[in-house]
Amino acid sequence: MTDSDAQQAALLALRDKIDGIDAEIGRLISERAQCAQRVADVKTAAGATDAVFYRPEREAQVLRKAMERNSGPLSDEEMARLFREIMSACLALEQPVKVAYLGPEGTFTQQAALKHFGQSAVALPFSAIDEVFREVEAGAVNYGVVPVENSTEGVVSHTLDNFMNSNLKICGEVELRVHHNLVVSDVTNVDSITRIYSHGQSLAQCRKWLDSHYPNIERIAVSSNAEAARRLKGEWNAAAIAPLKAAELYDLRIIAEKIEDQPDNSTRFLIIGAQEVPSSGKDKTSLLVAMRNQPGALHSLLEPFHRNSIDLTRVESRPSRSGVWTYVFFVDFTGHKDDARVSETLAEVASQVADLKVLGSYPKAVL
Ligand SMILES: O=C(O)C(=O)C[C@]1(C(=O)O)C=C[C@@H](O)C=C1
Repeated sequence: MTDSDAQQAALLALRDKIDGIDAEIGRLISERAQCAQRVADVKTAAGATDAVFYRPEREAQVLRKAMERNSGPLSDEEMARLFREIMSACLALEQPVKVAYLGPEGTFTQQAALKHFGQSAVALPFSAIDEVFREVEAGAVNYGVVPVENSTEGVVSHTLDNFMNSNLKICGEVELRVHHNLVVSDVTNVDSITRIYSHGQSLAQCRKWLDSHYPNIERIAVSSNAEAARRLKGEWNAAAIAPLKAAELYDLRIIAEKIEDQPDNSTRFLIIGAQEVPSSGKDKTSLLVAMRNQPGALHSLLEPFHRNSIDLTRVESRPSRSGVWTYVFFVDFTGHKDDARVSETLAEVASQVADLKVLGSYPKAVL
């Protein structure tokens, strides 16, 4: 036998083994999908019309277990990502989940929506954060995905402000590493760029890079970075800062990669819906609190959390928009509102402040 014959035989044997494993995986996936169908039957038993198919707490547990069980060679994230897709397909068998996101196509928010719900979700773009809220409120879609904070640029105030007039709940969160690219179209003359389009947040996240590479070029803020990419078509003297997906979608050429000033630049998104989510075991809670305008008010809001060892992950103040709300605070902390310690703390805080609304308890981002 020559070397190449030996190599051929080894390959054949391994591929044979892979075929056998694939057949087994396929059979198991089908068996799992049948279980999901039976779950749907149970949820709709006795003609229930208000069945909730998507269960964020259960999904988080399934993904966490996939990571805990994993012993390599695939990374925990990679393993969870595979299970994410299997579960997404199973949920689509029960009921295809419809998700509104801040569009247009190609935005980071679309990436966040697919990262959270998987590729089998029906994701629909809307051009403003208010519209995403309205679609979910109207019941035209099951859930919405909106950006809420960026590690470099801070809070997306428009999202927070929408919660002041909405009864929607936060059902989940997604974190996404955000990489920016400088892109041009096929007709751009790279030496004659006179303006760069992007979303204001993206321009801000690349401020230092732009200052050193394109110091005297006009920066034009547009409604999203996918919109910036879309505008390039036919413009010979413009470039855009855009995500990879938008560059692919609009057939653009990347002339500089990963131009964000902070290498760990990431954005957090919220899943909004009408549903209250039971505890997954590792949860976060978000509150909207209206304060009384009196000395020590902020201290009396925060002190009970400290005393009960509840970990505050974010405190954000926003101007109120009515006479009743003098100023409001958005508070995030670790724990679920039904945990005994949390619910006692919330009762105590509620008695001190003008108003307290639980925006939602939801699983901590897994992926
Ligand atoms: O456990 C359920 O309630 C299911 O519907 C099954 C399943 C799954 O495939 O594991 C599917 C969708 C839900 O969002 C959560 C889990």
